[in-house]
Amino acid sequence: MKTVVERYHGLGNDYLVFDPNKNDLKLNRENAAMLCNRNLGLGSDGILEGPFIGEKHMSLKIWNPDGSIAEKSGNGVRIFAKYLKDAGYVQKKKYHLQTDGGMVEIAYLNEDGSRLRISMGKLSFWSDEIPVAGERREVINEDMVFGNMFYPATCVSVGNPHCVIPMDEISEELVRRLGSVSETARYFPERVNTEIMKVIDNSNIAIETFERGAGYTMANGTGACAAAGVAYKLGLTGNKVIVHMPGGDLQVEIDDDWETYMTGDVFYVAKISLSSEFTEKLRAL
Ligand SMILES: N[C@@H](CCC[C@H](N)C(=O)O)C(=O)O
Repeated sequence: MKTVVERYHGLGNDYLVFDPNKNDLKLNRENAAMLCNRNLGLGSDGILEGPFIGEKHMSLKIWNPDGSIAEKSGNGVRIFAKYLKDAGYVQKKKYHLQTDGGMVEIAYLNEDGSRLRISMGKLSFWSDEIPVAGERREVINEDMVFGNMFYPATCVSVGNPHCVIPMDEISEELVRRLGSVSETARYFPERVNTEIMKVIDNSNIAIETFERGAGYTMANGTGACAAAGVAYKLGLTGNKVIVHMPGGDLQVEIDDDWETYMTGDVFYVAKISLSSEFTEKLRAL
């Protein structure tokens, strides 16, 4: 059986959708990493595997390009919801989807499902929930050492772990340098996604992101929610912001219970049929 995947992106954060109901290949750490490899495979910021059909809800599994599993992805769930509509799995305009990092609620805002509002779940700043090493506390504005420099870090779980650092100026180069050290720093037993954040005004922030298991990406949905939550928690913005990223913008809103809503677009790129040679190579891993 040939393997077929579909490529989408959300603001330049690109994912392959691998539907286990249509493919007999079993994904594992090694073949997921090879599929995502930009030289040896198709290249991707991750794989969205699903839908797995449960009694009440459908679910998905999210693979990072290094072959690790991510609990949640903001661009990933928007893309996956567009796939579910494109492939005829859903007719409803609103429904819940299970991720390893908790339930999200999908709402399509247009006919073709390319603009979506997602209830991403509640943000948590508690160290044991993120996780961050040490005694139980909210990890707010702590001095953390990455390399040989101190940074004021606020950490938050959006279902997956984030470390957000406000800065006067941000750049791709800066986040690449910092993120490659912070990802595996001793504070973070499960590694971490890093966002450097510039506050523009009360309702606009900009971020650059270095993803756990993926490296530099053009946009990060959970990272946008994390940064918006941190900006609000620190009193730097209101509870509704536009998050500007190199790949485009997301609107993020946080309610009184820290429930977080993300609105943005996704784009369908291609249906790709893998050669039988490549499928066999993946099967052998
Ligand atoms: N691209 C993502 C985040 C994907 C998961 C992340 N790499 C992790 O390991 O937590 C997004 O849009 O949220």
